[in-house]
Parts: sequence; C-alpha cells; structure tokens
Amino acid sequence: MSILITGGAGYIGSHTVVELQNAGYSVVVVDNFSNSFPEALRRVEKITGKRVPFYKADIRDRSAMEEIFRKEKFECCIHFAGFKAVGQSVTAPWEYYDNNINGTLALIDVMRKYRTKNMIFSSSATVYGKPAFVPITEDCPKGKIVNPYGRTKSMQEEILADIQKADPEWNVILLRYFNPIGAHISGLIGESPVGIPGNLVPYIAQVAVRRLEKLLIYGNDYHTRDGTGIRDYIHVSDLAVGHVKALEAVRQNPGLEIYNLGTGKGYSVLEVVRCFEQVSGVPIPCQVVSRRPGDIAVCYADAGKAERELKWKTTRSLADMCLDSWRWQLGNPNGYHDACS
Ligand SMILES: NC(=O)c1ccc[n+]([C@@H]2O[C@H](COP(=O)([O-])OP(=O)(O)OC[C@H]3O[C@@H](n4cnc5c(N)ncnc54)[C@H](O)[C@@H]3O)[C@@H](O)[C@H]2O)c1
Ligand SMILES: O=c1ccn([C@@H]2O[C@H](COP(=O)(O)OP(=O)(O)O[C@H]3O[C@H](CO)[C@@H](O)[C@H](O)[C@H]3O)[C@@H](O)[C@H]2O)c(=O)[nH]1
Repeated sequence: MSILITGGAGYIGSHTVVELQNAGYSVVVVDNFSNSFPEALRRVEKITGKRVPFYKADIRDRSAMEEIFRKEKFECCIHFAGFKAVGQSVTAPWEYYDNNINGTLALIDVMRKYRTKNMIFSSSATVYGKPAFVPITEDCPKGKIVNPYGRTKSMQEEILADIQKADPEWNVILLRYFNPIGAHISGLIGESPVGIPGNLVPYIAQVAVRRLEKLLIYGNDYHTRDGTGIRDYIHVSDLAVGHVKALEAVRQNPGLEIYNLGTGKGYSVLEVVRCFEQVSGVPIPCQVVSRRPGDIAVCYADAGKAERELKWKTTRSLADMCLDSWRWQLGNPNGYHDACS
C-alpha cells in the first residue's frame, strides 16, 4: 500500500515526500505541474536515494485519477494540490474555486469509490481570520476571511468534516499550517515562486541576491513590539515531519482531527530581516510603506495539541530557516527554472 501525495512536486509536498521516504513509506505523487516542475522530484530522488513514482494528472480529471487508482493501492492521501496565492485569488476567484473546491470534490469521489478513506489535508492558519486570541488554539473560532483563497481552505475543511460525519469510515486530519519558510538542508529543493514573490522570506532572499532592489515593509504602525506584523514561521522540513506524524495518527482511526502546525513563537518582519542579514552577511535595504490590505497584526500558534497527541514539535530555529532559504536561493537563483530551460 502506498501514500498518494497530490501536489507532491510543490514546495511543501516535495519536502514531505523526502521525510516520508526517509521514514520508510512508499509514495506515489500526482501533480499537474501547474505550479511546479518534475525536476523537484528528481532532486528528491537525489536526497533520498529512492525512486519517486509520479503521474502527471489533474485531480479534477476523474478518468485519469480512476486509472491511477486502478493501478495503485492507496492507504491514505495527503492532499496538497491546489492554488495558494492570496493576491491572485482576488483577481482570479473562479480559477481558485474551481481548482481548490472542484479538485477536492473530485478527489474525494474517486477515493470513496476505491475505498481509500484516509485523508490528511493542507489547511491554513488563514481560516482563523483576525484571530480572536493568540496563541491560537484549534478551538479558536474561525474568523472572517478576507480573500477567496482563504475561503476555499475553510470550505474544503467543512466539506471534509461533513464527509467524515456522514461516513465514519473516513479518517480526516486537517493540518493548519502557519508560515512555512526555509528549504531542505541540502539546498537541492526549496520554494520556486513564479514572478515576484508575494511572501516575505522569498522576497528577502531575492533582495539578498540583488534580483530585487529593496524589501517593502507593509506597515510599522501595528500594535506589536516594533510596529511590524508578527507571524509564526515554521521550517518546511519540520512541517514535513508533521505530516509523517499525522500519517501515523490517521492509521489509528481518529475520525476527524484538527492540528495547528506552527512553532508557537512569533517573529516580526524586522526580526526576520535582521536574522536573514546575520546569517547571510548581506544587508537588506528596506522601505516602510502602508499596510497590505487584508493583513493582520499578529498570528502565532499554540502548537500544544500536536505536541501532545502527535508527539511532534519543531526543532529548527529562525536562523536555521533563514540560512536554509539563503542556501537554496544562492544555489538556485531562478528556482527550478534554470534546470528546466
Ligand atoms: N505555502 C504556504 O504558505 C501554505 C500555507 C498554508 C497552506 N498551504 C497549502 O498547502 C498546500 C501546498 O502548498 P505549497 O506551498 O506546497 O504550494 P505549491 O504551489 O508549491 O504546491 C501545490 C502543488 O499542487 C499542484 N497542483 C495544483 N493544482 C493541481 C491540480 N488540479 N491537480 C494536480 N496538481 C495540482 C501544483 O502544480 C503544485 O505542485 C496548498 O494546498 C496550500 O494551499 C500553503
Ligand atoms: O513583501 C513583503 C511581504 C510580506 N510582508 C509582511 O510579512 C509578514 C508575512 O507575510 P507573508 O509572508 O505574505 O505571509 P502571510 O500574509 O502571513 O500569509 C502566508 O501564511 C498564511 C498562513 O499563516 C497562508 O495561509 C498564506 O497562504 C501565506 O501566504 C506580514 O506581516 C506581511 O505584511 C512585508 O512586509 N513585505
């Protein structure tokens, strides 16, 4: 029996494949490469020394998915596939609802037909909206979500919870990620954004290699220790290990469970910039501009439930995250694009 990894060539998926293979699991990746490259999987193979079987397919394509399910035997699906850019979701909402919602519905339909009823789903801290309190526990009420991407995540959670309620043979773990950054320590795999990065650390990394002139800091008038936004940055390899632990838990028939995957610590934009400067030795020019619409002041996890129940906690520091992002950026200034041109 293998583990189906949808979106396994992407940023978080590829790091998770590494940790799953290192833990002895056999995986099969399905990805349409709409936001990734097969090169990522070749590099995973270099890291683990194991072959990564994959199918190029769109999870909305039922006949392609059925063909895969007829050939393979899956015990569980870890479902990463989907679109994730907040800004793009505002300008292309139809594409986001179609890919994220229809994709998940089609996947669930094929899974139930072939009696694979264990699912680990990539959700996000974005479902808490402006959180009612910090550190955020899983009981924190969902908040008002201000963009279509976030709404698709919240809807997918609800769809999966309803499916599990209606058919208790399903086991569903919803993982709410905080802010994944960093890259595998080898420098072989990492985040490969298309165009100008929308997220903080990939943007800083491109300023550091002088592809971008300066970092725009979105507001220094928040009620935080230095006025800039605070987030819970988590190393992508720690996050990936969280999936291995969730997989162990899903095999114990938990029904429906939700876990925050974060470090429990919040860092401000200025603290991240200073840390990146320290580990890289490169000054990062910055300019403070007005707040970005939709941003919140503070967001960090109470990661206690995952620690107690999944026996998982993060091991890497902010300096590790910045150093690993820097190593990946230096070795792959254009992400995977160079390897594919
Ligand atoms: N990166 C983050 O900050 C973050 C935070 C919270 C949640 N998430 C969620 O985690 C998941 C993975 O995120 P990521 O950062 O690795 O993104 P990513 O874009 O790097 O990976 C997603 C992968 O899914 C593939 N894909 C997209 N639509 C598909 C479809 N219809 N059929 C098959 N493959 C498809 C893409 O080609 C890509 O390889 C996403 O669901 C995302 O919403 C990400
Ligand atoms: O060029 C930039 C980019 C970001 N920021 C600030 O940096 C912080 C982090 O921003 P970003 O890296 O864009 O992350 P978030 O806005 O927190 O959102 C990320 O983290 C969420 C989970 O917490 C996911 O749901 C989202 O998909 C993902 O983009 C915020 O205070 C931003 O205002 C800047 O000042 N300048």
